[in-house]
Amino acid sequence: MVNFEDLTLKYTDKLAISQLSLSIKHGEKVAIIGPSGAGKSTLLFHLYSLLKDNAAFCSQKQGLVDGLSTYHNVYMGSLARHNWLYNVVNLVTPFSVPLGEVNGLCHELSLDVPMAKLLAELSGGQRQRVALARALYQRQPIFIGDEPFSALDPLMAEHLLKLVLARHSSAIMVLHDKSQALSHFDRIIGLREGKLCLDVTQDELTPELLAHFYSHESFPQPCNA
Ligand SMILES: Nc1ncnc2c1ncn2[C@@H]1O[C@H](COP(=O)(O)OP(=O)(O)OP(=O)(O)O)[C@@H](O)[C@H]1O
Repeated sequence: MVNFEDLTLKYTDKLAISQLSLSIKHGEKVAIIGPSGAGKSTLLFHLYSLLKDNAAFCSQKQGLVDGLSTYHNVYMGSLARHNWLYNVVNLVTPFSVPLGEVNGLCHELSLDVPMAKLLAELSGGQRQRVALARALYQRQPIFIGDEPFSALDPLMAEHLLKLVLARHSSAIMVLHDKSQALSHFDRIIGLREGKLCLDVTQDELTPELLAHFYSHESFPQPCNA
């Protein structure tokens, strides 16, 4: 699905990713973990840039439009499936089919707010579910998410993580919650200071290995750089 070697990414003179090699196959569910500033978002956005024709991206910044309704923000996920005239008319007077689909999707995400409600009036957790609904409404085979459940309570986060994984054949997610990474993903990748320091299957990742990864001691497995 995606394969690169010796990737280095910089912001002006700040090194974010250093000589990183990675291969991800179709069908894999990959969690990316690591301390703040390790380069997770930078790597994830690079992966999205390589996979964007078949991937839905749920970023931390969300890119929602405050002045539009909940319905229109979710509908944005389907803009590429329709011609411009359909999209413009739907902006003014929503068609019943997409309105029903978006309403149903929001209900599945426990986002029971009126479809006409402006984004500016929603809470942080509600906004995060709008961003998730928009990504799901793209109906892509690959889901790429940057801490997509961070504003939700643990039960809701678990429910939505299962839903997202069930609807995409492949997934790559940066996760703040390590227990989610351990229990729901086939493969766990760990970054530290822009380097790949951990790349294990779920079965291989023990609590000891995880604790070691987050400690400041030298890591038993050499970082790839
Ligand atoms: N737009 C930017 N301009 C300059 N430096 C940046 C920019 N974005 C990120 N960085 C730097 O690049 C490094 C990697 O950032 P990145 O956001 O990828 O880390 P992260 O692991 O996702 O962090 P977090 O968990 O806090 O979101 C950090 O040192 C960060 O300060």
